[in-house]
Amino acid sequence: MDTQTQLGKLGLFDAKVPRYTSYPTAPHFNRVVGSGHFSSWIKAIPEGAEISLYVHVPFCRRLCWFCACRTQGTQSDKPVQAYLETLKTEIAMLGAHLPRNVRLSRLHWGGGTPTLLSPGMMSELAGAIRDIAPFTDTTEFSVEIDPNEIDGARLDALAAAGMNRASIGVQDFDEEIQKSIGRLQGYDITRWAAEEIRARGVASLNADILYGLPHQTKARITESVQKLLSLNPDRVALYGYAHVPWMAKRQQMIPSDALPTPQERLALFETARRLFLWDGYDEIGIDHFATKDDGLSVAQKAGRLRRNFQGYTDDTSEVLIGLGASSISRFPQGYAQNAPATGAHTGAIREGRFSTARGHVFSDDDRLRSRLIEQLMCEFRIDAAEITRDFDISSAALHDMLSKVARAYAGHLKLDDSGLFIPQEARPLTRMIARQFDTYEMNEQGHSSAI
Ligand SMILES: C=Cc1c2[nH]c(c1C)Cc1[nH]c(c(CCC(=O)O)c1C)Cc1[nH]c(c(C)c1CCC(=O)O)Cc1[nH]c(c(C)c1C=C)C2
Ligand SMILES: C[C@H]1O[C@@H](n2cnc3c(N)ncnc32)[C@H](O)[C@@H]1O
Ligand code: MET
Ligand code: SF4
Repeated sequence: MDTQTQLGKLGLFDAKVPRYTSYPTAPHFNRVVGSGHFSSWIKAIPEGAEISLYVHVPFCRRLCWFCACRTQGTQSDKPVQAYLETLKTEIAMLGAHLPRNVRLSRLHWGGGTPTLLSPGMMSELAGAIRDIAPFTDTTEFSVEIDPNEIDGARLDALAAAGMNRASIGVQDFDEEIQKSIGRLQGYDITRWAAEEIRARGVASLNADILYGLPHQTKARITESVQKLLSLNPDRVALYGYAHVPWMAKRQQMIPSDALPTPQERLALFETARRLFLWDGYDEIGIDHFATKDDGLSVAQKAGRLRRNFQGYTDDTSEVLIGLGASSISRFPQGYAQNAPATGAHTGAIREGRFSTARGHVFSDDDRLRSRLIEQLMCEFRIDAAEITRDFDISSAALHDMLSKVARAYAGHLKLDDSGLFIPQEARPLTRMIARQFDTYEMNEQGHSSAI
C-alpha cells in the first residue's frame, strides 16, 4: 500500500482537528477566568523576570476573504486612534500591576494589520510599552507587515521603535488564486517590502504562505514557492488554508468547489515542503521552515522549540501577555483571553478593569497533556525521561498512556523505553496523534481539516 492510501485508512482525509496552538484549545476556555485572575497572575510574576508581550491591532484597510483572524475593515483613522488610546490605557494599567524590573523577552505586534498605524501612532505605542517594560540587549521585537499597507515612513518609524524582526503576509503569488481569495498583491510590491525591511537592519524576515487555496495546483504552488525563495526569507510559515465559513463569514466569498481535496492538500504541502528542503531550509514542526542559522532551527536542534499562538517560537519565557481585543495571555497558572469585540474591550479598559472575558485554570493533568502535545508538535516525539522528570507520573503510567496511542496507529509510530516517535512518513498525522492526548470533548465540525 502506498503512503497516501495508508494515511487515508487512518482517517487523515476526513478528520477535523485543532491546530494545538494551546492546550486546552481556545474553544474550551470558560468564563470562570476573569479580570481578577488576570490581575493576580500579573502580580505573581517574579521581580526582574523577562516576559513576552503580544499586541493585537484588529483593523485592516481591506478584508481578505480567506482570513480567519479577528479583524475588522476600516477606511477611517478614527476607530484606530480610539483603539490606540485604549491600548495606551491598558499598557499603563498593566504597568501599575507588574512587579519591579520586569523586562521584555519578546514583543510582537500582530493583527489585523499593525502597519495601518501612522508613524506617529507607532512611536507612541512602542514608547508606552517600553516605559513599563524595557527591552534587554536580546529583546526580539517583531511586527506583522502587510506589503500593501506599508511605506518608507512607517518602516522608518518601526525601525526607530526597535523592530528587529518582521513577518510579511504573502499567501500566494498566483493572480487567479489571489482573485479567488480577495487579496491582490503583486510580486513587485512584496519584493519592495522585503528589501526595504532589510535595508533598515531587520535581521530576520518571515513570510506566511498558504497551501490548500482555491485553484492551487502543484505547478502553481511550485511557482509561488520559487518566487518566495527569490526573496530569501529567513523563516516561512506554510499554513494549511483553514476553510471555516461558519466561523469566518467572509470565507463565504471563497468558491468552495474550487478548493483542493484533502488528498490534493497533502500533495500541495509535500510539493512546497520539498522545495524548501531542496533550497537548504530546515523543517520546523508541522508547518514552518527556517534557514539553518535561524533561531527556530537552532532552538529545534537544542530541544528548545516551543509552540505558542503564533505557531512556533524559541522564546522560553513563562509569561506571555496579550494586549488588545481578543488577545490571549499564557501564565504558569492558566490562559486568559480578552473580550473579542473592540467595543467590549474598550468599555472595560475605560472603566479601569482588564477586559478578560474567558480563559482556563490549569490542572496538573492539563500541564502534563499540554507538554505532551507540545513535544509532539515541536519534535514529533515524546521524551519519556523528560516527562517523568518534570511531571508527577510514573514511567509505567506514561508507558501505558503512550502504548494506547501507539496501538491506535499500529505500525506507524515507534514506541520504546525512550518514548514515542512519529517517523517521517507518519508526520501528516501529527495533529491527529496529538488529539489522542486531548481529553476535552470536541465538536469535530468546528475545526479545520487535519491536513
Ligand atoms: C493572525 C491571526 C490569527 C491566527 N490564529 C490566531 C490569530 C490571532 C489565534 C487563534 N486561533 C484560534 C483562536 C481561537 C478562537 C478565537 O478566539 O477566535 C485564536 C485566538 C483558533 C482558530 N484559528 C483558525 C481556526 C480554524 C481556528 C478554530 C478552530 C481550530 O483550532 O482549528 C484558523 C487560522 N487562523 C490563523 C491561522 C494561521 C489559521 C490556520 C492555519 C491565524
Ligand atoms: C497571520 C497569518 O495567518 C494566516 N491565516 C489567516 N487566515 C487563515 C486561514 N483561514 N487559514 C490558514 N491561515 C490563515 C495567514 O497566512 C496570515 O498571514
Ligand atoms: N495583515 C497582514 C497581512 O495580511 C499580516 C498578516 S495577516 C494577520 O499581510
Ligand atoms: S490577511 Fe491580513 S490584511 Fe488580510 S484580512 Fe487578514 S489580517 Fe487583514
